[in-house]
Amino acid sequence: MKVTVVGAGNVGATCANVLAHRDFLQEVVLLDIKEGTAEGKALDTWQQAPIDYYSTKVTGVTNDYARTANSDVVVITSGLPRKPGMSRDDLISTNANIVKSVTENIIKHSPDAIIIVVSNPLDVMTYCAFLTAKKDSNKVFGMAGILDTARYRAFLADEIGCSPKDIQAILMGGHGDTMVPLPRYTTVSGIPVTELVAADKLEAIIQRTKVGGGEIVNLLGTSAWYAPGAAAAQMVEAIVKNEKRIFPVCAWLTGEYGLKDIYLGVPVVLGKNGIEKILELDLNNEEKELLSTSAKHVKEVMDVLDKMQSATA
Ligand SMILES: NC(=O)C1=CN([C@@H]2O[C@H](COP(=O)(O)OP(=O)(O)OC[C@H]3O[C@@H](n4cnc5c(N)ncnc54)[C@H](O)[C@@H]3O)[C@@H](O)[C@H]2O)C=CC1
Ligand SMILES: O=C([O-])CC(=O)C(=O)O
Repeated sequence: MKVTVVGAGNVGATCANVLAHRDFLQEVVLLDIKEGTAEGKALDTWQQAPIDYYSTKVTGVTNDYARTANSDVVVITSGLPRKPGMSRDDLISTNANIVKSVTENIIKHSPDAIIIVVSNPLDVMTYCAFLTAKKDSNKVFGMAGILDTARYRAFLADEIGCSPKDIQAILMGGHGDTMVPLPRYTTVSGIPVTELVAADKLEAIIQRTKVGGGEIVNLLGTSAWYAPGAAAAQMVEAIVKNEKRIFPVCAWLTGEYGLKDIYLGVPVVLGKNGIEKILELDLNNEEKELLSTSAKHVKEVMDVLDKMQSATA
């Protein structure tokens, strides 16, 4: 299986580095538009191999899509990250142009690839790639839910004083401040989280999770990359190894949860065909309301993209 990561910035280079460490691929192609960046980071990752014991080779290229030909999975991380004071949605015009042109190039050389979008605003950039790629929606989806759920699980582990490994959770909705963590579907080694964390503390953790990306942007002046890069790599692994893992993924909905023609985070089964199934949870009224608010927000930004694209058509 061949995997390409487009964008050798913080998230893309981390994703390629994590993939190399997992050691289940022969080669990963890392592509960037900036001369030398992908080559340099690929070389650095290869020089780490004798220390960390892996054989996966990361090859860096500058805008040479011929080298990505026949990729099975492509991760798109190219695009601007936000700075303090910005929302993810503020990135739409710059990143839509980048995601569109990258997707066109990818499809030209790897028509059958499964595409995982990471660039922000995530739900809308995934929609942009879908419109451009003209592929089945089970093969075009976005990474956000694994990251957002990981933040939620990490905060809970701190509060409980336990290993983050033992927190299982699911989170739905758009990758923005309207995302929907689901305490009713959160357990700690099988124990309902509500038995271990007081209601006010749980609510504070949910609120912190929703703005978890912004917390890091304010600390660093740019957005996160270690957890995002690893989350994208985890999706690649589930696909390449046909693991049938259940993850929250930004998926195209065609009536699930009463929503249609929208990209939104929902639990799915990930395997060799990409999204093999969307799981429909039996949400209560409050959860449905939160999901519908999140969907409304995503739809508004999707409409902005539609208008941008019809203006340039
Ligand atoms: N979905 C999620 O959960 C997350 C999404 N992100 C998003 O991922 C994107 C990347 O973030 P970072 O890696 O931190 O940014 P970065 O600035 O470190 O890297 C972006 C890279 O994209 C490259 N690039 C720009 N235009 C390109 C093109 N046309 N073709 C190929 N490469 C191109 C740049 O040269 C740069 O190296 C941002 O949009 C950010 O908001 C970041 C974290 C989490
Ligand atoms: O916050 C950002 O801009 C980057 C991102 O999506 C995240 O880290 O969740």
